[in-house]
Amino acid sequence: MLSNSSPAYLSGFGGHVATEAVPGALPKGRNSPQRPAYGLYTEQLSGTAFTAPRHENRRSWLYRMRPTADHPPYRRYEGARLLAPGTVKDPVAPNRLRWDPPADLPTGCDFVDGLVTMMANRDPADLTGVAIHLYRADRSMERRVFLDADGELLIIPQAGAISVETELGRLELEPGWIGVVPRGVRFRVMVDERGARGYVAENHGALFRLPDLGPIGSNGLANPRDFETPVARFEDVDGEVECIQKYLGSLWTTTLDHSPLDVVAWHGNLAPYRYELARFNTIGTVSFDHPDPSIFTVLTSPSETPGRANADFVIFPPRWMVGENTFRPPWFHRNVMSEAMGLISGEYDAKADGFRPGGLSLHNLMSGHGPDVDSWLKASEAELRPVKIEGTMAFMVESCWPYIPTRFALDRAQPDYDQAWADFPKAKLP
Ligand SMILES: O=C(O)Cc1cc(O)ccc1O
Ligand SMILES: [Fe+2]
Repeated sequence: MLSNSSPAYLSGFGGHVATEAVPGALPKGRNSPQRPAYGLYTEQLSGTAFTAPRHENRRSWLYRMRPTADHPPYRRYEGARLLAPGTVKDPVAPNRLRWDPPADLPTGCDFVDGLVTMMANRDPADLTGVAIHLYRADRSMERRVFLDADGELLIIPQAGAISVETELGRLELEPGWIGVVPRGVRFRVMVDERGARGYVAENHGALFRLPDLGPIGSNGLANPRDFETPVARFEDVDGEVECIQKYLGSLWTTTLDHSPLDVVAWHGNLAPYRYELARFNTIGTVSFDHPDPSIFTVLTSPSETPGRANADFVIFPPRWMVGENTFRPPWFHRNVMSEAMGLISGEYDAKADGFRPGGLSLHNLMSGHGPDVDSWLKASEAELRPVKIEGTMAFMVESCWPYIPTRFALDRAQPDYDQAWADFPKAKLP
């Protein structure tokens, strides 16, 4: 039985939070008292190096029923065969790739065994890069938890509601929401009888943060108060609980004699959080031209090169298009950054056909892409009244590191994606 059942959240991004599920569990005035209340164990969980600059420093203090350190050795985990199998070793062709929602995602599995890695860049041990996974969860994780030592997990539901029960509290998510679970935090995913599907961006690099706003000013895009952090919530459960860990690109398992979701109180600024994408304050042109999609950045993970993201999480939400004498959809482009895209719902304005909810596309380093022929024709001939793009939500995880697909992904790529750009009429010179 869970100790309290009404979900509750605290508002704000990356703020310092103090929360206790049992009155008196949180020590006052110090982090590590000699004898914590009720015999709880004190644990610091860091998301940045101890010495990170203060404005970037993220850590929390956890007060739990048993220390995390109390666990038997990890052994190789043989399930989740499609999670982190490694990317293809052959040279990667500079081809654009697109996928329908795979019809053969694992069935009858929970969230962990239903994770399928589609592409990744960099070695997680380098503490940089990002991987894109799909999930299909047909059942809840019973007596199992998962943790990812390789990065924080940005969960993007596409179908079905999920409840992400973490050491630090519970995130309720459904399509249109995102949730982030910090590196190393144990959690399980509960689903209802309809199951759930979606995307996961695994960020091996610097923690996601809100982008700078520059001349936009002090408000706009994703506003900090719309991010929600769960309050402390714990369970007091004895008995076997399997703990599966992703660590340096492989999967490991151990069996605990208790539930590790036993954090009774915590404080700090490293915690899971959720955000409803409809809250995004979308900004765009009110004159002419199509702005760079960085205007739609929800969260960014910087690399060590200023302005060049390890991972930008960007959305394409419903919005008004009003640009005058403007080709309104995305232009043709070749990008030094690499673009993985997914579609939560509706249609994407650069692709009239073939990019379906639950699908994925990849436009890597320098690959020429942009509107397909039909979208180009439509937008070139459209009467330029104000038009609202409605009922859609696409996203992009843009990275400075080119993505390498997995074997599973390469074997399922649409065979004819290049046809999207095959039949453009030649320009006629005078
Ligand atoms: O390729 C894409 O569809 C993503 C994208 C959208 C946009 O509005 C501008 C550039 C860009 O890469
Ligand atoms: Fe693009």
